[in-house]
Amino acid sequence: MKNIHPQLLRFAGTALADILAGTGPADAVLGSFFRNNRELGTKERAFVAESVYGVLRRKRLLSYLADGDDPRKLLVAWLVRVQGMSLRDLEDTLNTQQKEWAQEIKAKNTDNLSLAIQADMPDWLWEKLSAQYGDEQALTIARSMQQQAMMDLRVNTIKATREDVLAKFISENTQLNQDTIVPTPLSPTGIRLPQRLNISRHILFTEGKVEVQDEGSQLLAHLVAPRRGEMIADLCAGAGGKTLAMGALMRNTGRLYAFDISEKRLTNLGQRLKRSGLSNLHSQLISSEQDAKLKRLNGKFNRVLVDAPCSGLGTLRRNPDLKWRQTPQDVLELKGKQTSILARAAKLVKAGGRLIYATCSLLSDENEAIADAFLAAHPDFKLIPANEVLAQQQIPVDTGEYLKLLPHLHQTDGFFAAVFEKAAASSEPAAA
Ligand SMILES: C[S@@+](CC[C@H](N)C(=O)[O-])C[C@H]1O[C@@H](n2cnc3c(N)ncnc32)[C@H](O)[C@@H]1O
Repeated sequence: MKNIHPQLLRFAGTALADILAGTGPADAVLGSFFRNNRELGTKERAFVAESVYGVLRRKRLLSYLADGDDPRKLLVAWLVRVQGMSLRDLEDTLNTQQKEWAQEIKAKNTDNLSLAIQADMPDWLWEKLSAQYGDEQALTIARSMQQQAMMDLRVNTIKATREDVLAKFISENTQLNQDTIVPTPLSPTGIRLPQRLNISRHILFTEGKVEVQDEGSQLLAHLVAPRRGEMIADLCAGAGGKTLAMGALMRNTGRLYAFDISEKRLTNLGQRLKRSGLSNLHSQLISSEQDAKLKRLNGKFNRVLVDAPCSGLGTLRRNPDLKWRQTPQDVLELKGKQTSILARAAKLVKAGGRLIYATCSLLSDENEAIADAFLAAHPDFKLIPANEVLAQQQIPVDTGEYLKLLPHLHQTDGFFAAVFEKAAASSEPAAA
């Protein structure tokens, strides 16, 4: 990183100020900032995004170094202490005041920082993680979450093979080191690219041959393991990342229901669906998990996925702002929702069918605690070990009975999932 124009740093400062005002998720605020500043070119946008996200990843440390949350000072601290730029590198970038800041920041001692600052997390979150994992592992997890994620794609096997897609990317991206465009090691349909590419206009994307999807998210579809001809429900389908992956596994047979309370997300799913070539999907807006529309579907599904609304703290590599936006109160409220959605989903499952609970959270409050409480309250369900379900599909990941993915171990976002099976001789009344 060099020759940063002062004006560019001002743009980054304004974008960061907008995000720190906390009016919405960082990606949405940044998107609207770019729409309002159309004069910015591709490289300039890339700098603004990189620097702003860089600060969000390390904001606790940077606030300490900068003695507060002044966005411009945080950016200077990021350039000097995270990017390792010298005052000489920044000679033409910084004004007199900023140069003084840079000097102070450079001189500031960072020995003996608290573990929460090293983890770059708010105290409440650090305390939860260190209680769960112990200081050492919690710090490793926190640090892995400070890194940028690579870009994973899922090949839509309805339309293409992984080999063909891989070959096309390798032949096109001659500027990238070709050894770094690889099949994902765990998901049988994934491809990993070393850096984010804008593929929204790429022919493989517009023709529906690939979707952007983290490898961990792809694995959740395999954990559901929908089979051809089955009735499958995705109760929190959102924009359909996992729905579409399941549809491809079903080879376009059976019936796949996608429910969500967000009209916007389902609209997004509709657009992705058009590209996907799937015709077995039925999406439906619901008001909540108690929506009367779900009633007639009780006891009808072979598999029900609850990809529950959660804190999203497993996705900090992509959404570092979440660590500053979420609160213990939010987690408490989410627990209530997760419990309620899972209990309602259980009624949709056929005797002998399966219910899969998943989150992209790191917190046991939203993960094991919800799964354990579900089992205790639903004696007609038993736990099916996630490692066995994946082993049956030759997927080489074994984290025990629950699936627990972590970036430093699996190079995926953080995910949790549990598979429950409903007793075959259920007391469920026969569907009317
Ligand atoms: C983790 S996101 C789903 C992501 C999606 N499955 C994917 O793979 O892209 C959780 C979703 O739950 C939805 N949601 C929240 N409360 C809900 C409820 N009571 N019933 C159904 N969906 C709900 C949210 O709108 C959100 O889209």
